[in-house]
Amino acid sequence: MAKQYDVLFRLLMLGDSGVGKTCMLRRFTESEFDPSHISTIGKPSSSSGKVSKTQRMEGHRLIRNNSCGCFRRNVEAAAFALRKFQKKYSIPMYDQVYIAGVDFKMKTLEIDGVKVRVQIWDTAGQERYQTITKQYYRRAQGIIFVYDITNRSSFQHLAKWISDVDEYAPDMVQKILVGNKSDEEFRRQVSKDQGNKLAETYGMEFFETSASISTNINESFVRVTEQVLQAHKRHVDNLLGSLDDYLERAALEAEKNDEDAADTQRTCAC
Ligand SMILES: Nc1nc2c(ncn2[C@@H]2O[C@H](COP(=O)(O)OP(=O)(O)OP(=O)(O)O)[C@@H](O)[C@H]2O)c(=O)[nH]1
Repeated sequence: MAKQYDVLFRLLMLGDSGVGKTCMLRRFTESEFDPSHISTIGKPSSSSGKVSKTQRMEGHRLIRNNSCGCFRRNVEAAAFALRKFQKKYSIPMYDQVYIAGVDFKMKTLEIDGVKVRVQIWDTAGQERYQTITKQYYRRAQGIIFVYDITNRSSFQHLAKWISDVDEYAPDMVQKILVGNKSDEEFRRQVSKDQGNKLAETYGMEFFETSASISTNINESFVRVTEQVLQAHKRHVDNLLGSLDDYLERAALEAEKNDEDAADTQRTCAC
């Protein structure tokens, strides 16, 4: 059977709660925008969604199901486990993010004749999930920082998001800046010029997007993927032959580091 893609990259979406990360991802991967669906479930802070307490507890158990009962450090494995849980209870993606702190979606793009599979990780912007989501930074090859143009504080908080990434993510990670909700011009609190200047300060490309009316969504995801491809091309001689191996080795290395860290930090008796 023909290979369905040549390389796999991991992208990560970061930004305050409510800036529109989940909506951007759904728009990009499913061409959908469903505000009613999201508001039905409610923002995570209220936990007033469709997930019952028992179901939520089961979600937590899945994250904690290491044989010794220690908190599972491997966010990726936890998210895979949660997918099964989501199916069982027909839980919408948004609540799954609420339970796990992260979720992902996949899409395949063709860039310069290379079939690139992108695994895009959508993180919960709430502070209480940041211990979980930070663990994922170092596995990302590309990061999309998102703020909401109608919410000045989401723009001001970018400095913190960016400095966290500088601390935890690999040096080669590619970054772009996105100001979402550009359809809400009348509620704008951050000018396009301010967005541009901040992006320039941190050496990033900048897009204003709207998940609602689908402005620049494709463009921003494709652009960061192009940058990742470009960055990795420079370091790998034979792209199609060895890039997969290179990324696989990097993933294995990261996994090993995770296990080492888990061993040293374990406090239980197992
Ligand atoms: N007008 C407008 N509203 C949007 C847009 N994108 C998202 N929203 C709305 O913003 C709210 C939050 O969107 P989410 O996608 O849940 O935000 P998030 O960044 O994933 O939030 P967390 O998961 O809490 O981190 C929802 O009510 C969306 O309907 C957009 O482009 N335009």
